[in-house]
Amino acid sequence: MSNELEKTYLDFMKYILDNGVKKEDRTGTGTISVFGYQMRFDLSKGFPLFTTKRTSFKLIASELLWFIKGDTNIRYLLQHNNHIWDEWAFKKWVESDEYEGPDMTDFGLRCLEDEEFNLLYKKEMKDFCDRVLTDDEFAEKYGDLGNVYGKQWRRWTDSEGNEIDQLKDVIDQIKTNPDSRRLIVNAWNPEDVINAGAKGSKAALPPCHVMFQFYVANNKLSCQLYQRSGDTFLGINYNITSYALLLYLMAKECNLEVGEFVHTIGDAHIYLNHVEQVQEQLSRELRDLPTLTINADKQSIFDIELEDLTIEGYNPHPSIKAPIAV
Ligand SMILES: Nc1nc(=O)c2c([nH]1)NC[C@@H]1CN(c3ccc(C(=O)N[C@@H](CCC(=O)O)C(=O)O)cc3)CN21
Ligand SMILES: O=c1ccn([C@H]2C[C@H](O)[C@@H](COP(=O)(O)O)O2)c(=O)[nH]1
Repeated sequence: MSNELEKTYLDFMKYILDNGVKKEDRTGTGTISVFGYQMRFDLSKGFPLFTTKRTSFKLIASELLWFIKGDTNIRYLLQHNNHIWDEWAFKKWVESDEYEGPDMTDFGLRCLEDEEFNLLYKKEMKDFCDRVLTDDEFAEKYGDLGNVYGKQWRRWTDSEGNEIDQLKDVIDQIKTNPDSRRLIVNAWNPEDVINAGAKGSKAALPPCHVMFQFYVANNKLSCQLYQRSGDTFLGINYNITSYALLLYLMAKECNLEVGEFVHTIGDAHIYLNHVEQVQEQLSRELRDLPTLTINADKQSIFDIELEDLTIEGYNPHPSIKAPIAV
């Protein structure tokens, strides 16, 4: 079996290395970047959990189920041993008036440059995660990332204070009005993204996967995502697997076959401290993609748990470590 889907992603990384411009960014890391790129993944050709570096399906699946539940508190992720959102909750904690520990200003960059600080940071972070897991009041205040994906997908608040369940509404529309050209879920709420990430803001980070649209033809369900900003080495591979999983779950719920995932990206970048890792990944040979099985007894996307998802035949190259830009 060929692995065209992963080749599409590797070609994209190579394209950025060959054509990107050097560009500064909010995190102070520096990037090589291109603007506007589109990839198409025909999901009938396999499930895109990539093989040129080991990637944890459990991390991706638990994050997606967290969005689908409408949850915005990292406690659920921590309960599933998922630490990919820790830094953004931790930031809110160490910048708060209640925090009295060592100064954690710019922890993301400092822990890369200063080993002593890194040890201090790791300890503070571990204490933080333990507290989110065990202390309800603390978790409610500091484990919550605010109005991020889960909120906007399931509980968007309108101008009169009513909640809109965009995900449920789009499912109803796909089932009853599949030719609609309005099958959209929008995570970009201008009111919430103003100042996002700053002290007292309504969201820890403005959404990167901003809006997605479904399309039904020939009994197949397709999905296109507009992603405004993409961390090519650490983020975009997760995003591809995550939206492919979403599409599988949506198709099952709506009794349709899976079609294409179309991924459109605005600022697509490789962080300067990921370049060597990207080159290493590009030098590796593609292997066959694994298969995804969903518990046949569960029809509704809202009933799916991690245990209902099985990946088989995943035989990747080893993982490649890289620092996350905060
Ligand atoms: N700079 C940046 N890139 C991102 O991709 C990103 C953000 N920030 N902020 C919000 C979320 C969090 N995401 C993340 C965060 C961490 C990893 C990461 O470090 N992945 C490692 C393994 C992590 C582990 O095993 O715990 C990897 O090798 O894939 C990936 C995506 C995606 N998003
Ligand atoms: O799902 C995600 C979430 C985040 N990212 C990346 C894209 C950027 O590198 C950062 C966000 O920084 P901004 O300055 O807000 O663009 O996170 C991703 O690739 N995928």
